[in-house]
Order: sequence, then C-alpha cells, then structure tokens
Amino acid sequence: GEFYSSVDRMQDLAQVEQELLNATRLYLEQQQQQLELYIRYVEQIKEEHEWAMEQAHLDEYLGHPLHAFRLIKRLVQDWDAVVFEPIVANEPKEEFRQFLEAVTTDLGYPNHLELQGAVKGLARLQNVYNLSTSHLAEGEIGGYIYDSVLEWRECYEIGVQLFDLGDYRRSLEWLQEAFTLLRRNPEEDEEQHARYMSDIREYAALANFEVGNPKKAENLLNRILEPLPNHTAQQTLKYLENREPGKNLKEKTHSWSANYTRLCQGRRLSEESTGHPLKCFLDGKRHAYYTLAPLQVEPVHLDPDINVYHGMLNSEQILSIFEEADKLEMIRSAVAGTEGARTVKDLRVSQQTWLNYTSPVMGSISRIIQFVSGLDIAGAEWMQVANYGVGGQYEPHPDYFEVNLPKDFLGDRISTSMFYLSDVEQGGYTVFTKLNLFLPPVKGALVMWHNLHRSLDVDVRTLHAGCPVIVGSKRIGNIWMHSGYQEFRRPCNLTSDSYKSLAYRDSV
Ligand SMILES: O=C(O)CCC(=O)C(=O)O
Ligand SMILES: [Fe+2]
Repeated sequence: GEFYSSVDRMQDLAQVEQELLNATRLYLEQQQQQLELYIRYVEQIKEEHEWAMEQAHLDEYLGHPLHAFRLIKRLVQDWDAVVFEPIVANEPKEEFRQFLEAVTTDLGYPNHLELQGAVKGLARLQNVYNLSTSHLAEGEIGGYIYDSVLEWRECYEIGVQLFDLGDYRRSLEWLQEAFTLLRRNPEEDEEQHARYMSDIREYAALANFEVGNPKKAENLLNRILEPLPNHTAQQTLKYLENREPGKNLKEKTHSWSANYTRLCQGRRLSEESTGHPLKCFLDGKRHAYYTLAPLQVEPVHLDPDINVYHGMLNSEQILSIFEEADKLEMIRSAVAGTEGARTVKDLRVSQQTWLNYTSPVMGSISRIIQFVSGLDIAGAEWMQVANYGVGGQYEPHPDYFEVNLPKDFLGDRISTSMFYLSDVEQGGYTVFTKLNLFLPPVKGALVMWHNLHRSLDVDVRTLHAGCPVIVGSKRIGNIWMHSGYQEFRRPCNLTSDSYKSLAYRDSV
C-alpha cells in the first residue's frame, strides 16, 4: 500500500525505520566481531609464513617433512576453513539480506513515487496557504515554529523532485534555498563544497531555463565552467542551445482555485451577510432521543441548509471506530472517473475504508444519523472512514453523482453526514466554494446537508472540498443517504426548487 496519502499509514514507516536501525546495528556488530576473528587468524598464519620465509634456504626449510606438511595443511585446511569459507558464506550478511526482504514485504517500503507524493504535498501546502519556501525550510508554518528544519541536501532534493514534476517555479525556489543554506554552512572539504555548489547551480540553470530565463541559465552554467571546464555543464549548455525556454511552463488553475485557496486560509470571500442571523441553539424536539440531551445545533448556512451538530461522538466511540477500521485495510481513496471507473488522482490524497452498521458503535451512529436527518438508513452507504496524509486534500467536488450512478444505488446521494473524528492542528477545513463558507474540523461534531433539491435535482451550490492538512492527522467518517429509500420520510412538498441552483451552475 501507499504511505504518504495517510498519516496513519506513515506510522508503519516509522516502525520500518526502527527495525532497520536495530537490525543494521546488530549486523554491523556481528560483522565487526567476524572481522576481528579473521584478522587474528590471518595474523597467526602470517607469523608462520614469515618465519618460514626468513629461513636462509627456503628449499632446505621445505625439505623438512614437518615444514612441508604444515604449509600444505595451512593451505588446504586453515585458509579454507578459517578464511575462505566464512568470508564467502558470510552468515550475518545472508541473515541481514533475509531480514531486509522480510521487513519490506511485511510492512512495505516506500519507493520514489512516495517521495514524489510527499514533495507534491509540500508544494500544495505552499500554494494553498502561501507558505514561503524559506519559512518552511526553517520549520516555520503558519506563524508557528516547529523544531524541524531542513538541510541544504533536503531542499536540493525537493527542488530536483519538483523539477521532475514540472513545477519549475517552486523547484527554483527550493534550489535557491539549498544554495543559500550550503553557502551559509560550507562543507569542510573545499573541493566537495565546490562540487555541491555546481550540482545546485546546474539544476538551477535548468529550472531558470524552464521558467523562461535563459540568460540566467547560461550565466549559472558558465559560472560552473570557469573553474571546471570539463564539467557536465558543458553538455547542458549545448543541450539548451536547441531548446525553447519557458515552453514547458504550464500553470494549472481551476475556476474554483481562488475561492478554494481563500476559504482554506479561513478568509471569507466577502462580508456580505446572508440576511439570516445564524445562531447556535439547542434542539430537544427533533426526536425523543434528544429530549434529555438536546442537539447542539450550529446552523452555518441557510438555503441550502448546512448544520453542524456538536458533541455527537465522544472519544471512546471514536476510538472504537478506529479499532474497527484498523482491522480492515485502508486503501488510497479514488474518485469517480469517466464511466464510473475509479481513479486515483492528486485531487484526493487520503486513504479510506468502509464500515457497516453491525457493531455497537456503528449502531449508535446509524441511530444518530436517522434521528438527526429524519431519513432512513436503509438507503445509506456504509460509513466511509478516511485519513488524510501529508498535505492531504480533497479538491472541490459535489457528493452527488448526477450521471453514471453506480448500479447498486437506488437514487442519488440525497444527504451527506460527515463526522469529524479528529481535531486538526493546522489546516484541513471543509469549505464550500460557492457559499463563502469554511468549517474548521471539530472532533466529535457532525456536519449535515442535502445534496439534492426537494425535486431531487442536484443542488450545485453544495460544491465543497477538504483543504490540505498542514499539521496533524485529519480523520472523517462520511455517510451518504440515497434518495431512493425515503418515500416515507419526506412528507414535505416536492415542488421543484431547483431553480435556485441555476445561477450557480457556471459560477466558481
Ligand atoms: O475532508 C473534508 O472536509 C471533506 C471530505 C469530503 O467532502 C468527502 O469525503 O466527500
Ligand atoms: Fe464530499
């Protein structure tokens, strides 16, 4: 499975590293003992050998039958048993090799795609939250200082990865950061230092070329060639001669990008009032279940109605949910692609699993959902439990299908009920890009809204997103009810109010 797309899965990697540390230490100690043993034996043989060589006449010496015997014995037996065999067999090495194989098949091991995923996550955080490269490298995120700083090599690696990903502007920033850090903290070996500086300059030249700055690229390469005329910068210079600068630069922006970014940062799009005073209230009447402990309702939007219900799950219940989810395999979240095919894309970076309603805690959840929504759980999918990873997000999307409804669905997703199963230290808001609304996750709270109009036409105003997680582990539980099972639960009139969506169809 994949690691970077879920903070929970990343814990396995910490375990992998712990085991690697233990096993490698042990291996090196065993090897060291083994080496010392070889050295002792070889010293002994050497002594004998040298003594023989010191004799005036070697042929006379070897003419002695005991001497001859001992030389032959040393070669036939001692060298073989004491030196050749253990060196060739090298048991600790074989053991170590087997351990590596076991640990990587057991727990899995990240590959270059994982590194790429983690780097993409960092760049995404920078884009959405306007994080400067130097602040991030210094461990400062959103005004908070964390005790984690990056070294020049790490910044260089991020720069190289971003270059390969075609994000040339960001790549350049990271390469510049690497350059600054290396210059501030030079390597002791001067030659080595110069080599590293050249490595950074060469990549920076390529990145400059790609952002449309060929003069700068040329200067950087010439700068390398001054002291080192044979450096590969020579070939790079030639390679760039026949290419067009800046032609691979592609800016990916969506119609919703500006709203998404702004709301994720916790900034409203405008201070325009909705005309409704939105005040929290207690509701003990919705269902007898809530007579003694009324629902704590926070209406966050009217028309479409979006409500947050606080304190719906306590920590023990949330723990039981995780215990249940832990027994199942988390998989990388897919999105509905064309023809309903599931595809994995950067627009959704999380892992998920599905829980049915048979366990005690899931039984409570199904009651909560029915009592609060007034809808029938018979038309619900299992609860989807998701955990986001490094810079994990879910770009703006509606929860309804509208077209390509899965075959086993009876009706579209009439409502979304989303439980926040964790607090998030920084980032990870849920935002509605057409509604000027952002919601910071609050552990134990439930957000609920309808995705369809009364007429069951889709309500395009419900476009929403999960913003990238900056710091922390975001967990949510989603339950989608289907419209097909609600004949007895929707007594209100079915006159179409879908005209309300018209103005929003093409808006951002
Ligand atoms: O993570 C969030 O806040 C939103 C998640 C979501 O919209 C979904 O899973 O459909
Ligand atoms: Fe959603």
